[in-house]
Amino acid sequence: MANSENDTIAAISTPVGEGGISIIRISGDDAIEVAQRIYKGKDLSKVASHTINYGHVIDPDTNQEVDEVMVSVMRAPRTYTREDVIEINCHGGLLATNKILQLVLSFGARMAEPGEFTKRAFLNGRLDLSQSEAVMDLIRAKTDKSMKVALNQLDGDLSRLIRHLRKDILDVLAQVEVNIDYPEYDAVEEMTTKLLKEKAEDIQQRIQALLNTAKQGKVLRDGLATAIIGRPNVGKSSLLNSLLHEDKAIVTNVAGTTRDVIEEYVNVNGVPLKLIDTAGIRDTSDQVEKIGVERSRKALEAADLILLLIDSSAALTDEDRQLLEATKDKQRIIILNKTDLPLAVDLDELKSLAGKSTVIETSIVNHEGMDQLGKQISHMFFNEGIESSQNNVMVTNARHIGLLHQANDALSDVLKGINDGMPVDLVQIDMTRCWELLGEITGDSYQDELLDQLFSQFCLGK
Ligand SMILES: Nc1nc2c(c(=O)[nH]1)N(C=O)[C@@H](CNc1ccc(C(=O)N[C@@H](CCC(=O)O)C(=O)O)cc1)CN2
Ligand SMILES: Nc1nc2c(ncn2[C@@H]2O[C@H](COP(=O)(O)OP(=O)(O)OP(=O)(O)O)[C@@H](O)[C@H]2O)c(=O)[nH]1
Ligand SMILES: [Mg+2]
Repeated sequence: MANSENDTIAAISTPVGEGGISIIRISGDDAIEVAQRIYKGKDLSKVASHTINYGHVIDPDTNQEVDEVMVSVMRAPRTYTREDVIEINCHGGLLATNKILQLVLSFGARMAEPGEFTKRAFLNGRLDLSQSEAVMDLIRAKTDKSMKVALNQLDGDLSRLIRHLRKDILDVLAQVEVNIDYPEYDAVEEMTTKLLKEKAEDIQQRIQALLNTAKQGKVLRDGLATAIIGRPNVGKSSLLNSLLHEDKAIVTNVAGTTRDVIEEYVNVNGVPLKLIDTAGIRDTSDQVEKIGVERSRKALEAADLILLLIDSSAALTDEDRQLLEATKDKQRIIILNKTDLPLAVDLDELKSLAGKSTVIETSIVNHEGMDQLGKQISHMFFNEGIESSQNNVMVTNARHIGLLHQANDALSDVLKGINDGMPVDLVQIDMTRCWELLGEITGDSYQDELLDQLFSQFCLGK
């Protein structure tokens, strides 16, 4: 039988593995009854809502104790799903957790699909679609900032903004409707067009402001793709480790140590970086190293920011010169490393090849110059890069960005229609389309396939 939205569902909501406590979550009309059948303790159907209750899970078939537990009872509608919710907190071993889930499933619940608890929160009207998407963003957040953005979205900040836009569109459509229906005044056609034009421009501006946050939002979500490059042995992996404050990459004095691309997330002075340590770039005949070097070139091309290392204790080589040339049009910081050693590099040549790029001197082994590097990164990001956003609302989700672009296009069509002197009722169609597209962000209108696709990307038990 196909899964139904009325089934009582269950899943393990904590990560699979050994832990202090695991939670088995149950939601639906039969949640309390199902729990009661495998539970010895107070009568769960009689305890007050939003209480946690001590007892034991027993296997009714054998009457054997399975685990000592705490059971939360939360009655609809003030729950995560707006349905009755039970949470069994058991000892966090794999065996007990799975055994309890099996019992729950054999006594009337079915296994939840990924994201199905949150899907119900959406279908039952507790969250809108962009808030539901924020739940998963929150779980996947890799930096403090992206977490804050997701939390704001979960609190409904983006939804409010979108709803505001939609209300304004509806108001203008209503106004236009009235004007069309009661063309008592001569100037009504002209007035209507003027009103439409003003409003369309205003709304388009607000949508574009939102779209402007998307770029920064993407960085906050995915981290600024930052490639650490330089010829072999300049200290790339040492820099990665130093920024991470841990020894992640292998560092040796053998040139060609790093063979593949290593990716790590780190927050440097408030800027979330996706650091990419690469194999030192040089012409090589070693097959394995060759593949690594090829990947490094790709990482270089895709990077938002380049940290280019130069060895201050050696003369510039042709490889250095090539890398300086290859990155000259990119956002980059040149790091002159190994300043603890006697200087051998020609500073004048380096300066001329560096052009406008900032050169920072470091001795990574002695932790010197790292503060300056951090400051330069945040300066480039916050002051030179991307403007900060309004209202703490930031669009980070590809689906939302796509819809905003389409809404923006619809408004361009409105404005073009007005300029071309099209009849008002045709212009209205584009305005209505804009309203509908915005509604897809909050899920005021949606198709079932979209829901399936969105929620299937969620964790099990969420
Ligand atoms: N044990 C446990 N911890 C958890 C969750 C959970 O479901 N269970 N959460 C789940 O992801 C998160 C918390 N989020 C939640 C959001 C809303 C409601 C909820 O019951 N909302 C009701 C009542 C609010 C109220 O009492 O004021 C509502 O909005 O109607 C519960 C948890 C994180 N921690
Ligand atoms: N004296 C000195 N040595 C350094 C400094 N930074 C790194 N090194 C040393 O340089 C050597 C190479 O460092 P790595 O970090 O492995 O260099 P890499 O660029 O990742 O090298 P490949 O992966 O081979 O391309 C190691 O012996 C480091 O300890 C520095 O500031 N001063
Ligand atoms: Mg290395």
